[in-house]
Amino acid sequence: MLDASEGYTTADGRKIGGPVMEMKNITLRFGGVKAITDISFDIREGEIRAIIGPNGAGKSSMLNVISGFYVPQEGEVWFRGAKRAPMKPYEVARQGIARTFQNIALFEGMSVLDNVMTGRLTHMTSGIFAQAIWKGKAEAEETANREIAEKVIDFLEIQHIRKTPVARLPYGLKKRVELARALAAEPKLLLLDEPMAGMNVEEKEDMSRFILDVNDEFGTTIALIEHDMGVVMDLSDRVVVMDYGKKIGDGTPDEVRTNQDVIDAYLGVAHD
Ligand SMILES: Nc1ncnc2c1ncn2[C@@H]1O[C@H](COP(=O)(O)OP(=O)(O)OP(=O)(O)O)[C@@H](O)[C@H]1O
Repeated sequence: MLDASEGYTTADGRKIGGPVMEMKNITLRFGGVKAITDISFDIREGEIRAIIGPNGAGKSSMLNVISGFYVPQEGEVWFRGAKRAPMKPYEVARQGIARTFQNIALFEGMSVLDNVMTGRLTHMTSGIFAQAIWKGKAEAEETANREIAEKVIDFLEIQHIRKTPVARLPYGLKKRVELARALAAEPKLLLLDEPMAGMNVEEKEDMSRFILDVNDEFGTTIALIEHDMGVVMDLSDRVVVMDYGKKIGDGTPDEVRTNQDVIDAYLGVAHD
């Protein structure tokens, strides 16, 4: 079993560092429903970490705990070595966590470039008053933010649609624009909510390549949730498997693929 406690080197030679995010004994309830039961795992610097599981396993709930949207009734969330107090989603974003959504959440009437620019909002320091009295600073900031947005647009190969309203784009490209917006925030941790959901085979291959490239080029730590086990196995360094709110597996893709509890869960075999 791979011991990630001291960091590790991946099969393809990438160095994985210390924990960026640590989930410690997380339990989350909705009234009488326990969506997550006593789950612990970490996400390490530079790694691609997947959380997988069948429908209703608790993956979205877990992603919402990581993103700070849900505060668990029990357990602790540690981010970059400090215990995280309950905070508003924008405060989480300021800490360097960006995410995409399963159901695309873009401004449909706005261009691709303007959507990607919204990813820079948490980096903008000059407020409306400062902009009114000190135009120079606001302009310099706008230029710097624009450069980063353009760089991300080039990287994800969406230059040709940068002026196109998002509403006119096919589904696969919208997903890529969402990824661009999240990346424009220059996150320390990028959360992807079922990034391949609803995609055709070609779109899935493109998205996989971009996720790998983002990790490789920018060293971005990535956590993603997905219920299609096949999709994430080639992408991920380590995988947490959830079923009925519990963690039933955690390890490299090879380790979880051969884990009997995981096989049973995906085949729908009941267990206690
Ligand atoms: N806001 C909520 N209120 C009440 N129950 C909820 C809420 N969100 C999730 N649940 C319940 O928590 C459990 C886990 O749901 P969750 O959506 O986290 O699973 P999932 O693995 O993401 O499923 P899927 O793959 O279908 O999206 C389910 O029993 C679900 O009905």
